Amino acid sequence: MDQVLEERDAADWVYRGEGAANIVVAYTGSSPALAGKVLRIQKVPEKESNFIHGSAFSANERLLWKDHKELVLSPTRDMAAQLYLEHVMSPLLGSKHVDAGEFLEAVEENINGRRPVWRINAAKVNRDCKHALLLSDHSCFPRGIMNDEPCISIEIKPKCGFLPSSRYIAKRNAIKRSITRFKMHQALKFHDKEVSKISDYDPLDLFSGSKDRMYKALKALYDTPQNNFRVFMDGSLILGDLGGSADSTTRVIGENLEDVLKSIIQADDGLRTRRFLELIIEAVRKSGVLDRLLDVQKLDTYNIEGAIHAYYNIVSRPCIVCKELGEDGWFHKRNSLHSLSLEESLKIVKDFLISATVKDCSLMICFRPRGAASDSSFSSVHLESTGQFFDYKAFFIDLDLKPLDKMEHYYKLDQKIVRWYTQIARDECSDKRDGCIELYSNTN
Ligand SMILES: O=P(O)(O)O[C@@H]1[C@@H](OP(=O)(O)O)[C@H](OP(=O)(O)O)[C@H](O)[C@H](OP(=O)(O)O)[C@H]1OP(=O)(O)O
Ligand SMILES: Nc1ncnc2c1ncn2[C@@H]1O[C@H](COP(=O)(O)OP(=O)(O)OP(=O)(O)O)[C@@H](O)[C@H]1O
Ligand SMILES: [Zn+2]
Repeated sequence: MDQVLEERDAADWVYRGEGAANIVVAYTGSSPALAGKVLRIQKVPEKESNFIHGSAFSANERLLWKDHKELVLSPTRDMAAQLYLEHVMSPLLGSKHVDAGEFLEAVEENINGRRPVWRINAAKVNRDCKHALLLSDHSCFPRGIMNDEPCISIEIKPKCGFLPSSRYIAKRNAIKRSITRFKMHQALKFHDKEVSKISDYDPLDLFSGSKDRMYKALKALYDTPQNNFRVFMDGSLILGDLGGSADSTTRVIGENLEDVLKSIIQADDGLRTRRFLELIIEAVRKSGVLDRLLDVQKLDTYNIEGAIHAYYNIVSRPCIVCKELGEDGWFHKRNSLHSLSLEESLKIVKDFLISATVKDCSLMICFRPRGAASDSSFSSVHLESTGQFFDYKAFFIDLDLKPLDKMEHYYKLDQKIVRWYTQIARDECSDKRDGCIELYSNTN
């Protein structure tokens, strides 16, 4: 891009949000080129290991992503991240819903004392970071002439929307076939004090396509947002948690959502929140975004209990999983995974990692009442219960490339989650029958 951002421009960028790895700032200045944009900046320095032999990837990762030459040739990991958005995620999820953004490199660094704006004094930003991703602000619409309708947006981190059915799931872990990973993980997070309350959100409800079940899912997200649900009004957070922690039972709400919605939803007091949740359901169903997301999540057909063996084939190390488990009844099935060709193993692990990205991404949907001046380039949705029409746009965010060397972590975390859940389910069963039914049932 032509424009050089200088240190004094930092005042034009305001804090928008953050996760574990990135901080996001939104532009509030007067440059038309940057209006409606956010910068996504890394919080922590990239590991030295990210720069093996001048490439962002290790030799095994270069093998894994070899069909995407542009990725493999990236000199840095964050440049690869942008290319991953453009060349892998966008074709899978649809370019209409993936903003590949623009990769900014600090080429002007230290020239004439000018420094890039992402060196702003925001808390925890990596001050040595040389790159940032310039994206559209998906929490609001671009401001146009005669267009000052308020906009409201939501951010949902839906997590995994299906139950695994891989034959490689060990018998002792059979519970994974009937209880969602989200529900089991909640129990572990609660035990580890990562969350102070167990969420009733069930991803299977959200992905079900049934209006009633989707409403139930959204109501649970609204009641216990954690890091799975946020609401923004004209770009400012009004419900949910800002900033990287999974626990947000303390909601940051300046005003009551019901009141905030007065300028958006035409319904009586006490009904607006419900109507708003219905509006989200309409937009999700009409856009088909979650159906598409689910299809990509389902690329994980082997489950981590199968994919981990393919991983060891690729890295040419003895499989610690087979070694730990020894020769039980499952040995032959796993063994068949160790006789797969390198190509077959690469495909299994690549699909697993793509699926991991989309099990962890978030969906932002932004709405504004459709006025006479509405830009017809946006999709519209009808909220039958109030008779209103809304413009909306739906985008996936946080579609980060997951590193190959996370595979062992995935396996260990999976086993930890299921072991803990099986244990409490067993304890509950021996204590009281009701608890037993609740723990073994996926319907909250
Ligand atoms: O493993 P999970 O399901 O807990 O997902 C992690 C997320 O935890 P949560 O959604 O709170 O359960 C976790 O989210 P939080 O940091 O807890 O907000 C990250 O998104 C993490 O990805 P990465 O390491 O930043 O690439 C996520 O790791 P990945 O598994 O997606 O690599
Ligand atoms: N394009 C965007 N428009 C508006 N807000 C955004 C955009 N991208 C990110 N955000 C906000 O910034 C927050 C942090 O961004 P993001 O999820 O990409 O960070 P992260 O560190 O990668 O997260 P995680 O911990 O899940 O890995 C988001 O939760 C969202 O509220
Ligand atoms: Zn093995």
